[in-house]
Amino acid sequence: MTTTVPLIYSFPEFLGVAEAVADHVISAQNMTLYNTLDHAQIELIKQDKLSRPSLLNSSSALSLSGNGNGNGVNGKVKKEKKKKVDIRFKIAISGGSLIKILKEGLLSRQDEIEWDKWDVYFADERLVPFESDDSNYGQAKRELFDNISGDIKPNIYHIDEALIDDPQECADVYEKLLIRNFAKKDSVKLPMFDLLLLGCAPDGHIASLFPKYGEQLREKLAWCLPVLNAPSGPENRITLSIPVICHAHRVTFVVEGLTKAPIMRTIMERPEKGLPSSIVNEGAAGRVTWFVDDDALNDCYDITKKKYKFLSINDPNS
Ligand SMILES: O=C(O)[C@H](O)[C@@H](O)[C@H](O)[C@H](O)COP(=O)(O)O
Repeated sequence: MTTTVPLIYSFPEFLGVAEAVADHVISAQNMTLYNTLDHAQIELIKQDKLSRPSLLNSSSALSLSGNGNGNGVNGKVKKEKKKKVDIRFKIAISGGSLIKILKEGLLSRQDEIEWDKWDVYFADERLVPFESDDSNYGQAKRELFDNISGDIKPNIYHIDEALIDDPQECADVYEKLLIRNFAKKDSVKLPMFDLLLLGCAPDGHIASLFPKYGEQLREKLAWCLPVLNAPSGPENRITLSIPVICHAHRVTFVVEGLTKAPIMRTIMERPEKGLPSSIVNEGAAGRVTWFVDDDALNDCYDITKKKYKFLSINDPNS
């Protein structure tokens, strides 16, 4: 494995991470829907006074860089045809502390979020009833989605709760849902999320891909995998596969806390160990961003950290 250096934004504390992640999410939303971050232009596009600049390919096949500035790839911008295209913001989230970060960061900026254009998927799910504290969907619903103000809600695509006792069937059904939504009439090899948000556990698992489950990490075809006997947390799970994760326009890791310091050092300084996130750093090179607090970077010496530059609003800290 060669050494690919991902973009790492560091923050002194949790709140800084939450504000920056929210800005990153809103920027990804605006780039996906409007192909610009310019608020004045976005307003004009919404009022039909300006065409949305679109890339030459369809929205599901765009290959934007993580921090595009709205001018399209290689300047190839053309005017969109008169007919309105229903562009959706396709985001996948995982569980854990990420949900709290999103709650903290997004709920205070709802006037900039077009929930009705969001399709929300789950990067992984623990196979427990939705009412359990361990359910990723359940937690996201209670903490985030139930707290959206107003009646406009995102489309949320969660697992079929009736299948939690059958991980294979549950994964197959979720994969079919992805195929239906992403492939439609076309045959696509992989779904392409506009943004995939992942955490990383102290044991190195991302989504529900665990470091010692080599066969799953080498999976090439399946979009969604069942996970049995997971070494931490609920035993049975489903997860998106590495090829699906690496195919997203933007893959963003959000990690905080001192307990993550040792694993962060291995990820950043020992990529040859082949941890799941190192595979993603390599496989999605150029599209991977890390938002990490200083505690989690405590043991890393050989990395370049950047200060996050707010794209959608003015920096709240300046
Ligand atoms: O269901 C899961 O286990 C999660 O989706 C998982 O991949 C999570 O992102 C990490 O465990 C980090 O969780 P924390 O941020 O809470 O440590």
